[in-house]
Amino acid sequence: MALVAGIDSSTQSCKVVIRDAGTGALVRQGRASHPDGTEVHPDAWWDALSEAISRAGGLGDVSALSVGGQQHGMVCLDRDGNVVRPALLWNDTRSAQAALDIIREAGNGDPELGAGFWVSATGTVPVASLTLTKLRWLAENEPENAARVAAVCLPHDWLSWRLAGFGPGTGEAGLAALRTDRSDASGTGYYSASSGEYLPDALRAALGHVPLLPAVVGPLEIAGKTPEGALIGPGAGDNAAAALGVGAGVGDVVLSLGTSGTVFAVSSAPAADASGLVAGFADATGNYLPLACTLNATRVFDATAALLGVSLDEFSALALAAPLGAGGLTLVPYFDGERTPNLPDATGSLHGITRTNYTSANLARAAVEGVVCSLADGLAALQAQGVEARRIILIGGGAQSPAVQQAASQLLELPVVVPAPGEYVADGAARQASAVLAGAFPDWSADATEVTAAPSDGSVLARYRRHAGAYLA
Ligand SMILES: Nc1ncnc2c1ncn2[C@@H]1O[C@H](COP(=O)(O)OP(=O)(O)O)[C@@H](O)[C@H]1O
Ligand SMILES: O=C(CO)[C@@H](O)[C@H](O)COP(=O)(O)O
Repeated sequence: MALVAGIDSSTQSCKVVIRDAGTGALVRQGRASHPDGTEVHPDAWWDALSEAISRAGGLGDVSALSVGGQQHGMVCLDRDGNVVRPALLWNDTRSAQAALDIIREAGNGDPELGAGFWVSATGTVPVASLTLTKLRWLAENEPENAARVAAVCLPHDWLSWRLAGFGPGTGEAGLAALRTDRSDASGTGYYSASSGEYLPDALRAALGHVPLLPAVVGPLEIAGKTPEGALIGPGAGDNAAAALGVGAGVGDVVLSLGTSGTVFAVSSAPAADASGLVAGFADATGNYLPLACTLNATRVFDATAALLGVSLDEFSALALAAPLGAGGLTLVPYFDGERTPNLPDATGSLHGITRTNYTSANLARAAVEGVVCSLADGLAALQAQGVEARRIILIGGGAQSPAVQQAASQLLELPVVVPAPGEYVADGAARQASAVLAGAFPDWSADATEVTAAPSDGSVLARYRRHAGAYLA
């Protein structure tokens, strides 16, 4: 029995699953936490990966592995392979002004023309999350660090590279061994999802020079080998890996609730949304992955549960005890600023408070509804791009909450399916590892339950849109 490993290095933690390469049966697994913050030294990911691997019983008997990772994080290496500074993560908003400047400059001062330029050049209008804007921030604010950058890669690229035995001190030959895949490259802002080429001019304008970039390997290509001889797959951005993990097909829209809220679908055509709501990413199979991403999902639940002094299970039970519409409370969940819509400096707000509706249950319910409604807008933006939505596949840590499951079914007004509890990003990476071993994607099945539909009421989403819309006005 050949074994494969799938790794998910996400914002909050690192998860490792070890599966039978043929049947997909779960053999063992492990996880370890990441530090908090929007700026993290990659060594912390390596430490967490090492701990998660050891908790999963090691990789000694594994024939192939792949890494899925949080997208966009800026990992800068000097010419010896040392990390130049802690990585700025996807949810770090300090490069918001750089994003605006990059758009305006491309349009000769006109932001609409600039957005059009970027959508046709890369598939995505730059926002603070993208690696390109972080590089510009670096050049403007830390020019000495910028000058030392010999190579730029993403979290999953860097971890695959370390697993292949490269790292500090491996020099320029080491840098030349960096690899990435199309899905993660498409989130950088300096790669065209449709042509499959990097944009050196964009990099030169942002960073001041063109650093070495990881070679982009195909969906079934080998990106390297561990010193013990296990094959390393191309890896993927975490959302593309999740699409693989749940086996998303035509008509499926995946809704993932982790630190980020994402809504995405596999599509045979690239997206081109000049409004910036939908990012035109690539997937991990050679297709595309139109995606909308918010900065505020399960941490809104964490913060509200902490405020109420309850566990996450109690928080969910409280939210279920309140009526649909939370007695008139509306929570706009922009606690950490927001990316979709692009409001990096926004803060959250609570509306409609009366003496009677101001209860713990309504507050918990309003938090759940606010997060789901913010993603309903992402779903609508995907549909406006021609994505067919027949059902929602709900995943991520937040999918475990029965209140979230119910609210998704009520507010999105589509059938909602919840796969059996699992790590679907890591599973997608394991599936990719199996594909690299066998030369084709395996046909692994996963159990899923459809959420029982509860009465819905369009006025809840309409009320949310009034309050959230006021931010844009
Ligand atoms: N029962 C639950 N109810 C609500 N949220 C939950 C529950 N269990 C886990 N979570 C949420 O899952 C989140 C972590 O999800 P995960 O998908 O691993 O995040 P990330 O991929 O961003 O690291 C935590 O913030 C936590 O709030
Ligand atoms: O920025 C995006 C997608 O564009 C995020 O989805 C990150 O990829 C982080 O994901 P999680 O760690 O929250 O799952």
